[in-house]
Amino acid sequence: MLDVLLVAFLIYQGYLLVVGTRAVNVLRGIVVFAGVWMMSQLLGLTTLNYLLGRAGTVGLFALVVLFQPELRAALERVGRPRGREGSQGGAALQDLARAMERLAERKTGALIAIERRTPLGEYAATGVTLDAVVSAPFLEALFARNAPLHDGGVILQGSRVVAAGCLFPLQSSDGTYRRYGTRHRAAIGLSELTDAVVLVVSEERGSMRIALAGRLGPDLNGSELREQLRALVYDRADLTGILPAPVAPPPPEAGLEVRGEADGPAGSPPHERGSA
Ligand SMILES: Nc1ncnc2c1ncn2[C@@H]1O[C@H](COP(=O)(O)OP(=O)(O)OP(=O)(O)O)[C@@H](O)[C@H]1O
Repeated sequence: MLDVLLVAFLIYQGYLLVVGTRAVNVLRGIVVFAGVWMMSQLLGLTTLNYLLGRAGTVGLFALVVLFQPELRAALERVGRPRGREGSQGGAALQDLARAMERLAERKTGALIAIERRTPLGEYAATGVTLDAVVSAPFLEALFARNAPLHDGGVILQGSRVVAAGCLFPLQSSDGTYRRYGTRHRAAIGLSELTDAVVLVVSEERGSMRIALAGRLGPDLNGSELREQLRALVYDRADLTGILPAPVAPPPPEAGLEVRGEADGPAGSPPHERGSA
């Protein structure tokens, strides 16, 4: 009984580690691969079985190399003391929300990604490495107009700012979010490829929004932002119930109309209208 319970617990913990990360797709691939391998064994397809067996052995090593950052982060998480993280995280949340509110009041654009399970090291490497405690004045200073690092995104790991001026992957222009500017598309793009919670302050509208799992949420006020941050980042809740489903892509003519209307001077970048 103890053996079965321990194995079930380990499998569940393993599932929690990978759910919402890019490893989930790889896991699905492995399940399909294992299924085909077992079928080939059952049906006596010896050559296919031999080839898949060999590929599986090599694949195991390839997986360790491919997911080295995720494995390291998972082991670090297992060994991290819990109580300290909780109290520091709460203070960081308050400072982060306060900074977002002030940036939104002043209509200063901002883009902040909060790391969850998927390591954001490869995106942090595109900017300037920092190691600073999250504080409202520091975040405001980072995004202040003319500040050296105001362009690009900031990355937070727990209660620390680890990089600024980072380049995030842009959401592919597949229609749904085509009418948004690049700051919002970078937020959606990063949240599509990782499980990060990405916060955006719009320079044009002074609005605060959260992007998660490839979806952009509605405008938030300060208390809504705090509530969602607490649930998503510190309680590690899943987002599905919080963000609305993406809106249907606007027809091409409407999209052009919206851009022309919203953008003011010709040639300026497209901006969003209303909420997703
Ligand atoms: N790939 C990217 N990664 C990180 N930051 C980016 C990226 N692309 C653009 N940005 C940031 O977004 C800024 C441009 O925002 P833009 O006006 O195009 O977007 P927007 O979504 O309309 O936002 P806003 O409502 O604030 O104007 C850039 O100056 C830069 O700081």
